[in-house]
Amino acid sequence: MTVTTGTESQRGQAEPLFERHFATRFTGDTLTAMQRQFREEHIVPLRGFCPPELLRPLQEEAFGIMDEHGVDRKFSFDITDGTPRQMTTVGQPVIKEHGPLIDATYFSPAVKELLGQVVGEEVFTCPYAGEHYVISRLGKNGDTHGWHWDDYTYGFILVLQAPDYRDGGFVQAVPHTSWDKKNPDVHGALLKSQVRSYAFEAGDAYVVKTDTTMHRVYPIRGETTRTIVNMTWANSADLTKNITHETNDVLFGGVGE
Ligand SMILES: O=C(O)CCC(=O)C(=O)O
Ligand SMILES: [Fe+2]
Repeated sequence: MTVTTGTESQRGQAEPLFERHFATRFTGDTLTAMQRQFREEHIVPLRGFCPPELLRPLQEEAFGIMDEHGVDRKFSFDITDGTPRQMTTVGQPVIKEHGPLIDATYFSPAVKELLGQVVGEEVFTCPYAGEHYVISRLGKNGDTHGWHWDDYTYGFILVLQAPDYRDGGFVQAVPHTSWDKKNPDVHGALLKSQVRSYAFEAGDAYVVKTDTTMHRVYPIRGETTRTIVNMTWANSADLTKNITHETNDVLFGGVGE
């Protein structure tokens, strides 16, 4: 099947493609193994997440938005113990306006169902719209999304472009660590727990328990580019908490003006 261009038809075509793809790819022993890995490591790759027919259209949409609207960022955040963020980003309001396929992915019942199965509890779209989805690109030598935690329980990251691991850009995660926003301790977390590394290809995704898993993207080197869409998911406990989102607001612009 080819995916025709045009906002509404693309949006409508995504859901049956997700349903059919997940029904063949993420069932039985594969799903059981993913559930076990998530329980043990608090992060799990969803290899080949993207239905093949949707990969190109999603890449074109995200790269187009990034080329037009991306903002270069370079910070080190005190709230995450001074770790570096050097990347180009696009926030939620721009994607809401220009990214129907990304929006359709976030609001897909099939994706919600799959994520709930993988993590073992129902997941909910984020109550704060600014964290529904953001696009990040590492495109310059040394670009990195340094060690941090996130505000809500789950992150779902769709990888649309990834370097060979030899050029960096792979993900590292340290489970069973916590973020004290008043006294963040990245080195303490590294000493306390175990770092695991995960390399991805375009079309893969991963789920990570972002509130208690410190994670980062290893710096890229040379001429290469890595582009992802990060989508935030809440669990039922998050919905009752008063969660703040300082780093999202600075890195991605929050919900805009
Ligand atoms: O780029 C990635 O794989 C992770 C992104 C991330 O951790 C974030 O945006 O909070
Ligand atoms: Fe994160």
